[in-house]
Formats: sequence, structure tokens, C-alpha cells
Amino acid sequence: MTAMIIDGKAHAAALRARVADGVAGFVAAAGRKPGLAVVLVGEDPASAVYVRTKTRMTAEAGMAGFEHRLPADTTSDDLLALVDRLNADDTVDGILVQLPLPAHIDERRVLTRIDPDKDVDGFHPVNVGRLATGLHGFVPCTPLGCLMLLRATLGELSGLEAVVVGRSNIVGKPMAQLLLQQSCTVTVAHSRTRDVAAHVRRADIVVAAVGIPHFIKGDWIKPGASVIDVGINRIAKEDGGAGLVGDVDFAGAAAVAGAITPVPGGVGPMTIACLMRNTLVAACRRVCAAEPEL
Ligand SMILES: NC(=O)C1=CN([C@@H]2O[C@H](COP(=O)(O)OP(=O)(O)OC[C@H]3O[C@@H](n4cnc5c(N)ncnc54)[C@H](OP(=O)(O)O)[C@@H]3O)[C@@H](O)[C@H]2O)C=CC1
Ligand SMILES: Nc1nc(=O)c2c([nH]1)NC[C@@H]1CN(c3ccc(C(=O)N[C@@H](CCC(=O)O)C(=O)O)cc3)C=[N+]21
Repeated sequence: MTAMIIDGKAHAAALRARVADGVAGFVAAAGRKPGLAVVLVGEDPASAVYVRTKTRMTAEAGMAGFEHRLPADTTSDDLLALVDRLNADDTVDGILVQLPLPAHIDERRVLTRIDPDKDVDGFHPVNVGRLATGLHGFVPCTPLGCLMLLRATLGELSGLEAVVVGRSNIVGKPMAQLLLQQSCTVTVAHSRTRDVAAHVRRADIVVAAVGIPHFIKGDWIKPGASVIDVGINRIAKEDGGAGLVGDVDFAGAAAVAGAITPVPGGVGPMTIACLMRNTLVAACRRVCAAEPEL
């Protein structure tokens, strides 16, 4: 193995510590804690685990967490009414509606109902537009975490060839916007791309957000490239247990890459740390129109 392993867990812990410092300053100035409301509809076990982790980390950062668990048969109108209440609640600085939502709920309608200035997920079209035009808004947590890991690993990204595999609104598209903002030359590959391997072979930076275990092969990776594996795939292990693997063949890629994120312990922890960061930023903007240094 030649690649440096990018320790997402350690970077995330360091970011959460900086956020906790900022939170202490906010509490001293504003006389209250930054507040994050997390809404979970239904009983999806993976979502329940993420929501519990988010709530625990919120408390550890010194912030107030408000967990709203609604039954799977909640109507769109009931969910929209809850979003309206959270928008109007001055103790709530950030709102996150856990995805995916049950199929009968109109996801777009719910996400666009969230006050853009409380949209710590960065999914509201206003924040998508702000990111695309270079205005201050909220950047989705997963691509923001990926960018932080890349900056910590490579420093300046200007001029590098970046290939993002995946074009979802949550990961691929905002990731491409962020890399473009850093003056990378960005290619976005997806399921209709004719030869994904050929694009990946040119890349100094590979971000894999496909949702297919070990989709990116080791012999696609350019020697020395930086590989960010966003994939979280639950697979059955030989011993009968459940294992978590990424979208990259880790062993194969680590033999040629310059640096690579593991799964678990890579992008996932950074996503949650960035949510804490965005919540503190939301609180600072709402209360004192200031940007914390993070
Ligand atoms: N670590 C973290 O914090 C997070 C991890 N994830 C994980 O990241 C992965 C991606 O998530 P998400 O973006 O939401 O997933 P989506 O399913 O929304 O998007 C997957 C993307 O991969 C593309 N794709 C599918 N098959 C191929 C193929 N054969 N060749 C090239 N591209 C392909 C799709 O293309 P097309 O658009 O053409 O269909 C699509 O753009 C998942 O494993 C998810 O669990 C997600 C969010 C946060
Ligand atoms: N509105 C919304 N915002 C999200 O940001 C959001 C969402 N919905 N729905 C689901 C996806 C997925 N996601 C992850 C967060 C943390 C880990 C994480 O911490 N993973 C650990 C492992 C955790 C485990 O063992 O399951 C790791 O990679 O080390 C993973 C995935 C956020 N998402």
C-alpha cells in the first residue's frame, strides 16, 4: 500500500472541537445555545442511526438538539406544518429533514418550505443557486466535508483535473460546483457516461458518489491521485455480519493513489461535523449577522 489514508474521523473531531469553541462564544454573546431541529419520518433503521448520532454530536458541541420523530404515514400537510413551526421558532437555527422521505411525501415541496437561512443541509433551491453563483449560503454537508479533506490533503486545488462520479443533488452536483469554485477542471460522470474508467484515469482528484460497492477499480486510478470515497454501502460479510464498504475498491486503489479516504471513517464523520458547523454558522448569521472563523 502506498496511499496516505485520509483520517476523516480525526479531521471531523478537530472540526467539531473548533465548532464547540465557536458555540461557547455564541452562547456568551447571545445568551442561548444554537439550535438544530432534526426531523425523521418513518422507521428506516439506517436513518434512525444517523439521527441518533447527529443528536448526540449536537449536544457534545454544546448546541440544543430538537428531535422530531413522525410516523411513516404522516401526511405532506402535517410535515409542512411542522416545518412552518420550526421556521417560526426563534430557538431553532438549523432544520434538517432526514432523507429519504416516505414515497407518498413530496420531497421537493418539503425541502423548499424550509427557511433558506435555516437550511443547514443546503438543499433549498435558493442555497443551490447561491452556491452556483458564488454567494454566501449553505453548502451541503457531504460535499463540504469532502472539500475540507481535499484542502487539508492537497492545499491548493487550482488547475487540478477532478472527476466526480455521480450527479445527485445531494452529493455529485454540489461537489462539482465546489471543485469548480476551487478552479479545478471538473468532469461529472454518471450512469450514461460512456467510459467512466477513461475519465477517472485522467483525474488528479476522484470523488466517488455512486452507491455501488467497489464500483471504482484500482487500475482506473492515476498514480498519486487523491481519492474521496463518499459511498456508504451495507453488505453482508462472509461471517454473516453486516459490513460497510465504499464505492471504491479500497485495497486496489490504495496501492496506486497518493491519498484515499476509508469507509467507514472517511467522509461520513465529516458530514456530521459539517452539519454542526453549518448550524453554528446559521446561528451566528441569524443573531449577529457575523461569520464565525472555522
Ligand atoms: N458519507 C456520507 O455522508 C454520505 C454518503 N452517501 C452515499 O454516497 C453514495 C451516493 O449517494 P447519492 O448521491 O445520494 O446517490 P444517488 O443514487 O442519488 O446518485 C447516484 C449517482 O450515481 C450515478 N450512477 C449510478 N450507476 C452508475 C454507473 N454505472 N456509472 C456511473 N454513474 C452511475 C447515478 O447516475 P444517474 O444520475 O445517471 O442515475 C447518480 O448520479 C451512496 O452510497 C450513499 O449512501 C450519500 C450521502 C452522504
Ligand atoms: N437531510 C439529510 N441530510 C444528510 O446529510 C443525509 C440524509 N438526509 N440522509 C442520509 C445521508 C447519509 N448521511 C450520512 C451521514 C453520516 C455517515 C457516517 O457517519 N458514517 C460513518 C459510519 C456509520 C455507520 O457505521 O453506519 C462512517 O462513514 O464512518 C454516513 C452517512 C447523511 N445523509
